[in-house]
Amino acid sequence: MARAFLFVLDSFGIGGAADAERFGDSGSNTFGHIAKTCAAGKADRDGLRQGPLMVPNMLALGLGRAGALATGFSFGQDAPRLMPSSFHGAADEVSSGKDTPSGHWEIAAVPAPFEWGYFPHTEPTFPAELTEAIIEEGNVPGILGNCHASGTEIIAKLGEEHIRSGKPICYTSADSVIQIAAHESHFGLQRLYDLCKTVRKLVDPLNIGRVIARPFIGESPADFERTANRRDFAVPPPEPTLLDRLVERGSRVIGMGKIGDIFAHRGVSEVRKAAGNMALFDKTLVAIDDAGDGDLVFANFVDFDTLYGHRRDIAGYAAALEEFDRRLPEALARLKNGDLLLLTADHGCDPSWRGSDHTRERVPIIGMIPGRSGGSIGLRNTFADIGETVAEHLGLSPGRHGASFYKTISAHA
Ligand SMILES: O=P(O)(O)O[C@H]1O[C@H](CO)[C@@H](O)[C@H]1O
Ligand SMILES: [Mn+2]
Ligand SMILES: [Mn+2]
Repeated sequence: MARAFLFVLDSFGIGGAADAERFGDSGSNTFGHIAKTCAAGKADRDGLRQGPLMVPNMLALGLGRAGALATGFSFGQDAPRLMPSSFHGAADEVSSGKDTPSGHWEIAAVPAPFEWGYFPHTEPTFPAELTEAIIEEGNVPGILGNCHASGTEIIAKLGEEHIRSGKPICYTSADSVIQIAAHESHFGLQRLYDLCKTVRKLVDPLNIGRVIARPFIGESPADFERTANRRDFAVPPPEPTLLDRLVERGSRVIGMGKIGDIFAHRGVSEVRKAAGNMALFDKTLVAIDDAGDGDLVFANFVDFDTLYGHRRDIAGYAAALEEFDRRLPEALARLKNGDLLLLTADHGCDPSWRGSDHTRERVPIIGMIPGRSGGSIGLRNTFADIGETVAEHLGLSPGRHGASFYKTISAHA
């Protein structure tokens, strides 16, 4: 038995989902479109980044080949040689939604095939009874928003009115979600969390996946800023996940960033958070050193999605990938022989796409087990194969969903 490290680059899809058409996302490709835009010199930003996408370490783990498997896309630069022991492939999602909990639960070997509740593209979007209940049980003078929106845009538009009136800003997206934005000091952070807990109960019967607290600071649209105190109130996964199975047998699961929230704190022994991808990377390195035999460190790097994917910021997304890639050798250097490191994503969020929602895409599966054979794992038809592979690696018996590719990549080199 060794240790496992699972890194989710939130929203880093690689296109090609077999069912993308059902979501209106046919042709979306987060990795492919960022790489193409960079190669064309159209993702240059002074002081941030220039030129072709530079992600040599992920390419050496097989990211380019994963992209080719998913869509036939060719990265178009001289790919560095694959690292010994590296493995690569891509996976389709079987869960019905293209949201964060569905993606992560499926990665943890529990797909969510059922239909979530969604709010309609009407204004108001929330049913009148729900709005009335939020006002009454949440003890607020009314709500603002009540529509589909981008979180940063709606705060710019309604933030001042929110401060004046004390009415929280409630909005939704293509995800099964109700988000509540409120000012950290004028409204109060704890009061926002309490309101979200109340709303969590109110939307349970509507089968809504998450209620998300979106605190912000600042006094005017020019300086409103969302803080790292975001909190997700998710419903628990429908079956025991890989995380539950590990904790049950006595292993430790260290959840980095949003992982605890995404699993409704089930199967997570310890939560470690930080503001920003790089600060989280620092803490993830410490967690790698802390992990013992049979333990899992599960990290979610959310900035790709929140700061760049939803904001449709191609240069920003590219710079975030480059910054992440530069740190990757630090994680690789901490692996002991026989440890498993795997990088993947939970859905796409193509920054070149219309709107501001996620995109249905295949996800990359790249990584390494030092000292073992590695190789191609091909195209998998569910993210659950990832969870089952980690399960086999950590000595658990097979679960109900997905198939392990552990034997393919773990022959002694
Ligand atoms: O526009 P913001 O508030 O970032 O919202 C995004 O974040 C939510 C949760 O990931 C998604 O539902 C998406 O709409
Ligand atoms: Mn996500
Ligand atoms: Mn998102």
